[in-house]
Amino acid sequence: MVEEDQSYYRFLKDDWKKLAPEAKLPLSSQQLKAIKALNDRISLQDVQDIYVPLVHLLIKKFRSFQAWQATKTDFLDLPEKRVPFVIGISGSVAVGKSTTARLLQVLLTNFFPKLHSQLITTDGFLFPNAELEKRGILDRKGFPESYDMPSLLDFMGAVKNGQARIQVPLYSHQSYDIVPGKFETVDNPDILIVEGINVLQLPSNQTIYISDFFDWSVYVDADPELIEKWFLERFGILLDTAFHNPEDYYYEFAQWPRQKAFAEARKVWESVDLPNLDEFILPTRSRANLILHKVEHHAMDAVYLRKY
Ligand SMILES: Nc1ncnc2c1ncn2[C@@H]1O[C@H](COP(=O)(O)OP(=O)(O)O)[C@@H](O)[C@H]1O
Ligand SMILES: CC(C)(COP(=O)(O)O)[C@@H](O)C(=O)NCCC(=O)O
Repeated sequence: MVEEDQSYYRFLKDDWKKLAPEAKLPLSSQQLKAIKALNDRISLQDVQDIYVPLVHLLIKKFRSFQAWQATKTDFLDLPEKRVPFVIGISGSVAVGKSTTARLLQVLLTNFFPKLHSQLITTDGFLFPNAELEKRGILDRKGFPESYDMPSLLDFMGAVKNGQARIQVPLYSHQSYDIVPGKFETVDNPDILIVEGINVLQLPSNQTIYISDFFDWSVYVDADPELIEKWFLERFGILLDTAFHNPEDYYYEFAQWPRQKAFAEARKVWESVDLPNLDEFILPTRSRANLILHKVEHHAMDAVYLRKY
């Protein structure tokens, strides 16, 4: 049974999955391959049950957005103009935002190959470590003041105005910093997914939200104790990747006894990422159009859809 409160309908997985029956929308072997290449621990059942209906709902929203753009230019007697449809994805550090964003992009590309979809993360708009250090906020990475918000807002405006070949700085989890001289290029996509912990926040000293540029938003939600577990699992993967590479930020930690390294990571979670979740990220959840709720092993158990 679908429950509701003042703002959201709540669909348990069994109700949500009926919205796009498997028989009508089987995943092709090409799609399965693309998903496994992304992360072979993703549950394909969840992809079928949760993400396939979601992608089809998103496309309906996209089509109505396109129709409105056409109606508007027609009424105003202006030349028709293609405006990118922007989807924001928010949630805690390590909750699975980038995995969700990449999965949505793979599915969008596979179901609707004629649509050009792109993905960026707001990590690229973090100040470089040297600048964070200069400002005395290296230990506040991820907090609102650690992002170059005016640049992010300029970027969003340029996207919506159809600017071609916009360059976005690149952040690397491996080097734990902005990669100097490297950029991603956003080139007038039909659909742009913007993923980051801050996408539903009101930037300080600004009069607009980043989300003013969004046509749809998703918040990925889970119990903070589980998120800490996923944070530590990812830390373990980063250590393994860093083990033989002295250039890597995690190289030094990788040489430590495992227990000591994990104790350090736990400290970072408790002193940085968890307070950021409590103070700045979780309060934005109620602004999302859709909330994906995850439980153990990243399994989705419920979807909350905003009523208005
Ligand atoms: N659906 C999923 N199934 C299995 N593992 C996942 C899933 N989503 C995320 N993960 C894992 O959880 C960790 C955090 O995910 P990530 O997408 O990097 O989070 P975020 O972008 O929110 O920081 C990573 O190790 C990732 O591989
Ligand atoms: C770069 C980030 C702010 C972004 O988080 P993401 O959503 O990409 O996991 C985060 O990974 C981070 O580095 N936080 C600072 C504390 C730490 O976890 O090291």
